[in-house]
Amino acid sequence: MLEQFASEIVCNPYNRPLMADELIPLLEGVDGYIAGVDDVSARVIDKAPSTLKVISRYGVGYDQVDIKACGQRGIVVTNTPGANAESVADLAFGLMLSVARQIPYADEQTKRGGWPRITGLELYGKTLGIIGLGAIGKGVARRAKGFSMRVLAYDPAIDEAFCRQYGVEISSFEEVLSKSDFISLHLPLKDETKHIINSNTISMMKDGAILINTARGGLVDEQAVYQALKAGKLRGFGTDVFEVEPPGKSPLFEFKNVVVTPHMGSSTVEAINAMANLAVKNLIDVLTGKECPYIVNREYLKIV
Ligand SMILES: NC(=O)C1=CN([C@@H]2O[C@H](COP(=O)(O)OP(=O)(O)OC[C@H]3O[C@@H](n4cnc5c(N)ncnc54)[C@H](O)[C@@H]3O)[C@@H](O)[C@H]2O)C=CC1
Ligand SMILES: O=C(O)CCC(=O)C(=O)O
Repeated sequence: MLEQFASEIVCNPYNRPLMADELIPLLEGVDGYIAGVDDVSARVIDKAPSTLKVISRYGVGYDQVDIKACGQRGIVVTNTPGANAESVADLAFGLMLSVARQIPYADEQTKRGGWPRITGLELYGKTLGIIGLGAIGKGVARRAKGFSMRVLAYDPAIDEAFCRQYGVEISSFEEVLSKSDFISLHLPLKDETKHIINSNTISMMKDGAILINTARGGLVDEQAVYQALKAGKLRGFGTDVFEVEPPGKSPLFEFKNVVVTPHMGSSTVEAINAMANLAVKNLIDVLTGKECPYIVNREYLKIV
């Protein structure tokens, strides 16, 4: 679809998210840009060419795009809601099971010739607290019901019909923290949600809770999690995302009850196709003046 539409396609030559100084020259003369988890800060937008009309996020989260600066320049920003939800929900569950049963540690030890006795935890009958019951949070809730878990959820815009249908208990943020054995984060990173998991909110959790983060690294104060793991307050931490990506040699890696993945929640054949198709469609729709339902910066656009 893109090949038929575009006269020229410029590709990311780095095979990883772009930093501002790498992105700026690539945008020269470009009309539309399909953005990964690149650094699309105000500095990039300030230097963006006047030809640039649309930034089409290949993905859901757009915390790394300065949508206000884009709007002020008349650049439309779109995303691909729901396209990777089932894949991320799968990974959140994978991390939950991996931490509860120490699967990566067991795998590593067994392959080295060891035969350790590892005592884990069942998910069966445990309470899962979901913070952010959107597309991914709902996928996690549905899976949890299949594992016979009690599910609590906090979301300021909670979908009551979904909760009724799947037996999810609508809860306050504090209730989710204090009653859950597992807590899984599925909310966007914004100024108000940065470090929503910190030493104070961790202190409100059950002793031995397991924290899972497949949303954004900035939601979690990693130092506070480190201290909580060291003190045994948290039993484990499973994360796909980091405050700084890639994280380098994080102190968190010293714990065998910490399971990490390289921001790969949406890295499945299915999600990649769905995100790519929708990102291309959004880009073409905006450039051809068609209605696009997935614009995320309407409030900042001068002309709506
Ligand atoms: N690891 C990965 O590869 C991926 C990570 N993500 C991250 O996961 C996040 C969630 O994705 P989706 O479920 O698809 O988005 P969504 O937009 O469908 O759901 C987000 C939910 O969070 C709720 N929310 C907003 N502020 C909140 C707060 N302060 N407390 C609790 N809930 C709050 C919203 O009302 C909404 O229901 C994205 O923002 C993105 O950062 C998304 C896809 C892939
Ligand atoms: O955009 C990506 O490549 C990763 C997916 C993601 O984090 C998102 O959809 O928010």
